[in-house]
Amino acid sequence: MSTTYILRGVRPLGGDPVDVVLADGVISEITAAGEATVPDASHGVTAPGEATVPDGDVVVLDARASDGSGLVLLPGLVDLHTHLREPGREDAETVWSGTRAAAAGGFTAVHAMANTTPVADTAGVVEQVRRLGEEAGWADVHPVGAVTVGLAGERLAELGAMADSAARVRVFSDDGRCVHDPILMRRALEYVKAFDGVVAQHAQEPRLTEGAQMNEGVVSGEIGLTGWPAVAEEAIIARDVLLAEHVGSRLHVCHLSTARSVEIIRWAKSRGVNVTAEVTPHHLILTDELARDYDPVFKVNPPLRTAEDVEAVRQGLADGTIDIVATDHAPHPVEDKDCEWSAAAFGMTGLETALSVVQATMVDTGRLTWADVARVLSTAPARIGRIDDRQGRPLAAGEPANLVLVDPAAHRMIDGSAQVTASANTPFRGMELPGRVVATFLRGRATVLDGVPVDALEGAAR
Ligand SMILES: NC(=O)N[C@@H](CC(=O)O)C(=O)O
Ligand SMILES: [Zn+2]
Ligand SMILES: [Zn+2]
Repeated sequence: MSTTYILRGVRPLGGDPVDVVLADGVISEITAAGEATVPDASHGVTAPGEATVPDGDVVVLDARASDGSGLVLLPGLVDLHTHLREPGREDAETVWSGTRAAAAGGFTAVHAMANTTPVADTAGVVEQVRRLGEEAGWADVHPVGAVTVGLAGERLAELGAMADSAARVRVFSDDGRCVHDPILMRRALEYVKAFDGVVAQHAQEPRLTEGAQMNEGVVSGEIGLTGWPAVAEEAIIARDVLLAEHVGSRLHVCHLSTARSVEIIRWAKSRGVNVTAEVTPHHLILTDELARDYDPVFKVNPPLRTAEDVEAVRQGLADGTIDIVATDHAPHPVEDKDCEWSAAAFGMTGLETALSVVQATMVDTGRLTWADVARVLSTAPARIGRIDDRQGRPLAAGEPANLVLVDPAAHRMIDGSAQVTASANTPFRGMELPGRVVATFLRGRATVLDGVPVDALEGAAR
């Protein structure tokens, strides 16, 4: 029999306190605070900071935040853009370690990007990744299929076979590379319509970014690194929204990072183009000023931009122009990051800090409510990935218990080596961020309790 959890005095989407009962994989009951009936005498009670491993059939979680108010209950977070690195780069991350980090960050589903070795461009590879996710059990893994064979940008991959496979792929992307040939991009957009898929574009005009190391601007000029102009991103986004309009298909723009990119998406949406866009946590908070010390932990694709761009993406997320926050969690082994800037790999980890960065930049500044956070980090990405029959569901009785409990009053110092991910390239190390994931539930089973993955709690029953 599975453990029943009673969450006492939690605040759904930050609203008024209620009791929520999780049983048999679903939210079985939501009652007024203090009124949930404990169905069995054998239960343990835990207060925040006093994790006890579930030993009875019923566990009561006293869901007080560190300031005494109720913990915020959100639908389990859904990441549309995660690099899990398996197969091929298990030294950086595996499906197991990456989804465990995802659970620690409050995620119950991730979309695993296709730039693995081999590339996820066949039904065989996407089915393998899906199976590894199922075996790990930390979060649902939805493989992204490559748009072109080997990400080479020359021939379309077997999009239909991946869509029809057991992995039911709906998101296709050459992420890491741009689908820059317009005829291939057009064909991909046309092809995915047959199964309601979406092409997620890494918008980077390759000719404008040859040898580029960081954002092109004042800082790149001063420190002498080859610049990466904003227009290299904007030109591809502009082209792609026109193509998506022309063929009447669904386009998703990955990790949008410039003020004018936001303008283009705003314009496209006003025309009724079927386009969605994501911003990463790091582009919501960090700027290219951080490159001055040549620390490659800040080297990322697209590059960190200017303070004006940061303000524009925050505004775009607040007004709904940008649909979602996606982590672009990009783990790299130490040797690929602990080297000189120009030799270092692009990318930073993000699963365990995403919610805190969104709280710091958007909630604590009054620009988004917790209900908005549920939309941009759960409901909307689940909808774009077409997994909204299982994830990003309303907080209501009968719904699958994919949930995260957050303590917004907590503060924590980010320590690179104390992260759950197998890689240490967090740009937030040494920074204090608000908010802490207290517990994550995947179909009613706790994957995280008291902020710790459940297998790390002594004697944990999985
Ligand atoms: N974001 C990055 O800087 N790197 C990503 C690729 C990508 O998302 O473009 C990676 O796979 O490492
Ligand atoms: Zn990318
Ligand atoms: Zn990526």
